[in-house]
Amino acid sequence: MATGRTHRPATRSRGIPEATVARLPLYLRALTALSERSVPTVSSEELAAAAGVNSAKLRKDFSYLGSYGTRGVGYDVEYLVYQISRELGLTQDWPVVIVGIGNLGAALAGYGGFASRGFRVAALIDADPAMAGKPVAGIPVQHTDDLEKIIKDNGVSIGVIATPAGVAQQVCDRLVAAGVTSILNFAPTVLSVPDGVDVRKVDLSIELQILAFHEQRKAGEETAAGDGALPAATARGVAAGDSADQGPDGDVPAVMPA
Ligand SMILES: NC(=O)c1ccc[n+]([C@@H]2O[C@H](COP(=O)([O-])OP(=O)(O)OC[C@H]3O[C@@H](n4cnc5c(N)ncnc54)[C@H](O)[C@@H]3O)[C@@H](O)[C@H]2O)c1
Repeated sequence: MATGRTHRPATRSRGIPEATVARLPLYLRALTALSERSVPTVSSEELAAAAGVNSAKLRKDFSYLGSYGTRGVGYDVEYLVYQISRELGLTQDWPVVIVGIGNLGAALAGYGGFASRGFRVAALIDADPAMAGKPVAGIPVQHTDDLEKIIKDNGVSIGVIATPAGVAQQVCDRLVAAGVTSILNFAPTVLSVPDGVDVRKVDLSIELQILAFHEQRKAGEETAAGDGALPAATARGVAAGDSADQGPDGDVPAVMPA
């Protein structure tokens, strides 16, 4: 599964590679679960398994944060949560707008996981005048006519696009012109943005297509095994060794470059 950011070099200015940045949220999710269970320390192997990442890669990633753990003790869970949150910019509150409040936009608006990770849904915006003023997940939908004012008044730098693909570029252009510099795009289209604007694209159908590929491969291996070409267990072992269920690295989130 591909991952990445647009309009940014592969290594960030502070020397943390983009691939490491893409794994930090996975570590944070695993660490947060440990923290909620009041687990004080964790070994690199345990954390790597919980995050679905190779432990050598995890140690390398943490070395970029200046975090090496203590031999025989492991990593301090609370401190790592703080360190990674700080690195990801999550120690501050990020107001986010969602544009396009249909099936997907409404589901995103109601997702509690944003707030708990430092993202506050500041406004919901839709072009349908019939929706204006109607509450979705407790937030009144506002009309696109007011998009620029909403962005400015709320100091929004992150926009989520959940509109039909045909209008996504136009929505993106308006968001960027209004001051948004990071966009999470759910519409199945490639967005053009100026330098300095980051776009991440989420496409669940691509994830399903990748799984379909692996399903097809497994079915082919079983057929071959049935023909006596390769034992089924060996065939499955090859697929598992490739981390086939989680993409090429087995440890990157379900997001695509724009
Ligand atoms: N990335 C994914 O995995 C994924 C999953 C599901 C849907 N999608 C995509 O998300 C988008 C939304 O899907 P949906 O099922 O919620 O559609 P939907 O038709 O239910 O909702 C679209 C909403 O966008 C609004 N809209 C239309 N033009 C607009 C504009 N110019 N400005 C603001 N709002 C506008 C509509 O009024 C409507 O409320 C589609 O592009 C769909 O393909 C992506």
